[in-house]
Parts: sequence; C-alpha cells; structure tokens
Amino acid sequence: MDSSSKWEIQRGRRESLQQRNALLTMRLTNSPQKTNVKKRAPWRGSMNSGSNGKTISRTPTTTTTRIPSPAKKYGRMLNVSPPKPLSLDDFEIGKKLGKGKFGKVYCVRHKETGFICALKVMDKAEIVQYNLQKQFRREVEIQTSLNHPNLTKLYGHFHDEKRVYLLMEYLVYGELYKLLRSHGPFNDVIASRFVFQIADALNYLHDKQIIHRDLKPENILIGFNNVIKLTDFGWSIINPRGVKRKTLCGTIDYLSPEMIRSREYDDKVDVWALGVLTYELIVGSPPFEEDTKELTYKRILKNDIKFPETVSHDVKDLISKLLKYNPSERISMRDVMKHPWIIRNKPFW
Ligand SMILES: Nc1ncnc2c1ncn2[C@@H]1O[C@H](COP(=O)(O)OP(=O)(O)OP(=O)(O)O)[C@@H](O)[C@H]1O
Repeated sequence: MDSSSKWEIQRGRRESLQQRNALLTMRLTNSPQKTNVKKRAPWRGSMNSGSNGKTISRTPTTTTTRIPSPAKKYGRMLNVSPPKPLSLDDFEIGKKLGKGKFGKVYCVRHKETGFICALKVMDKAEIVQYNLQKQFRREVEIQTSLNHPNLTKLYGHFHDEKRVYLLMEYLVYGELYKLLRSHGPFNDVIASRFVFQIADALNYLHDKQIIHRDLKPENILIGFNNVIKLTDFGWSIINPRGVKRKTLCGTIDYLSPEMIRSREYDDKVDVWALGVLTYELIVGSPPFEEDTKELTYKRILKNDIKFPETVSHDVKDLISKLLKYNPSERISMRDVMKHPWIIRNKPFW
C-alpha cells in the first residue's frame, strides 16, 4: 500500500463521530432519501437538492442575511445606512482550498475592498438531510462571538436559495494535520510553540464557558509566522460552570476516559485532548492509537501511555499532567502556559 492510501485510511479513522453518524444515517436511510424539507427547514429559501458540481453557480441571492455588525446597530442610531447584505456576487472565487464532509472551501476576494478570505459553501439540502441545522446554527453563533488570535475568525455568513456561505479568515498554510504528516513529528521548540497557542485559545474558550470538544490536528489551521488557529466549532457548546455534559462526541483517538465511560464531563475533555495533541506533535502518532476502536478505548481507559525514549523529561511531565485519568487533577491551561517545557523552549520561538 502506498503512503498516500495509508494516510487516507488513517484520516478516515479520525473522522469525528459526528461525521461517522451522519454517514451511517446516510447508509441506513439508503440515500437519496426524501426529506421532509418544509418541516425541518430553518431557511426562508426553497430547499432544492444541492449541486455537487465543481463551480459555484450564481443563483439569485434574494435571501441573503447581513453580516452581524455593531455598525448596523449604531448606524441606525446615527441615521447612517447599514452595510449592504452580502451575497456571492460580492466575491471573485479563487482556488478550492479543501473539501469537508459537508462543504467546500474556496479562497475568495471581496470585489469592493480586495479583502482575501476563505468561503465555506454548504448545501442546505445536505444540512437538512443530516439534520445538522441546530449544530450549524450553534457553530455560527459561537464562532461569531469569538475574538482571539488563535481562533479562526468568522467574519460573516449569508445564504441563497440552495446554499449557506461562511466567510472566514484565510489561513494560508492549511491544516496542521498535513504538516504533521509531511514534516512531523516536531522538535520541542516547534511543538511547544503550537501547544502554547492552543492552550491560550482553550483558556479563552473555557473562560467564556465554551467547550470545543473536537480538538485534533485536522481542526487546527496554520497562518503566517507559524501562528496556528483552532477551527471547526461544529461540536462546540456553551457550558455554564457547574453544568455537566453527556453527549459522546469528538474523534476516537482524542476521546477522554469520562466520555468513553458515558460519564458527565466538562471542559476538562479539551484538556485531555490537548494532552493527546501534544503527544502526537512530539511522537507523530496519538498515544492510544490501535487498529480498532475497541482496543483504543481499552488503552484510554487503562491510561496506557508509552513514551519513546527520545521524548524529553519536561514534555513527558506535561503530557502526564494533561492526560490525568481524573479530570479534576488535570493541569489548568494557565499552568500549561507556564510549564517548564514551555518556558525552556520559549526563547527559541
Ligand atoms: N479558513 C480557512 N483557511 C484556509 N483553508 C481552510 C479554511 N477552512 C478550511 N480550509 C481548508 O478546507 C478544508 C475543508 O474544510 P472544512 O471546514 O470544510 O472541512 P473539515 O474541517 O475538513 O471537515 P468537516 O468540517 O466536514 O469535519 C480544510 O481541510 C482546510 O484544508
């Protein structure tokens, strides 16, 4: 088997449970299925099935929404006209940046300002077919409310008859997962810088009572100067302090023991996932990786971590503190940012 097929298989294993469930639903319902579109549809436009073509056809955008903006509110107070609703016609479409399970992402240029950004295009019919409306709305709400240098910004969203569009910050170097596969594992200097940035992002999210719930290298994008940004808030949730969650979600290698045991959990599941990520950045593969889901679960539940001899004492210490079986014993994000492994490597970033 060539290395690219191996990579694809590995990638398949790492799909979020959300995607697996959606695909399973698709198989069980023997698609194409008839969807009770009217009842479930959150959109005002009609719900014709989406096109799978490679280009985006410019259907009339009569149902566009406006980018939420303070200017809109204050504009009204000052009697200034609010910004024009966005539509696909406002953009020149550039190269395709990638393809997710539920959409394609393009590099686009805003015609009026020349601003370059990433545009994620999703078919409404698919969102409805996989019953993702609620999740999609939550993702947009959460991501719109965020402002942190290590979180991908969502500038706005609009829709037309067939599709929804998310206008995002463009991260030129793509997924950390691809870099890890092509140039990883990373040395302590590079890995510590990545871990610091994600700890900072998680600290911000947790302060806002948001749990990401799907941290993994596929959901981290790389921008200029090795700045990395957490993306994909499809599984994120606002979780008021003291409230515990039970939904099993995430990606198998990154699941925490409390999630696997269907116990209540909180933002400490992200702390566990950061432990798995740190290990994967340093070693090249996640700590509990096995051929089957069952074996992986077994190793997670036994907290069976094996470190190669080459791994430094400092990073071993940090990973062990992140991967504590008992969530309440896991290290805080603020302490991660002050950990000796980080401090020792910081001067070389
Ligand atoms: N803001 C962005 N800047 C640059 N490239 C991006 C951006 N967002 C996504 N991409 C690229 O497009 C690809 C697809 O992204 P998308 O968010 O649709 O899917 P995904 O995260 O891989 O999967 P899914 O959300 O379906 O689980 C990504 O793998 C990435 O390479």
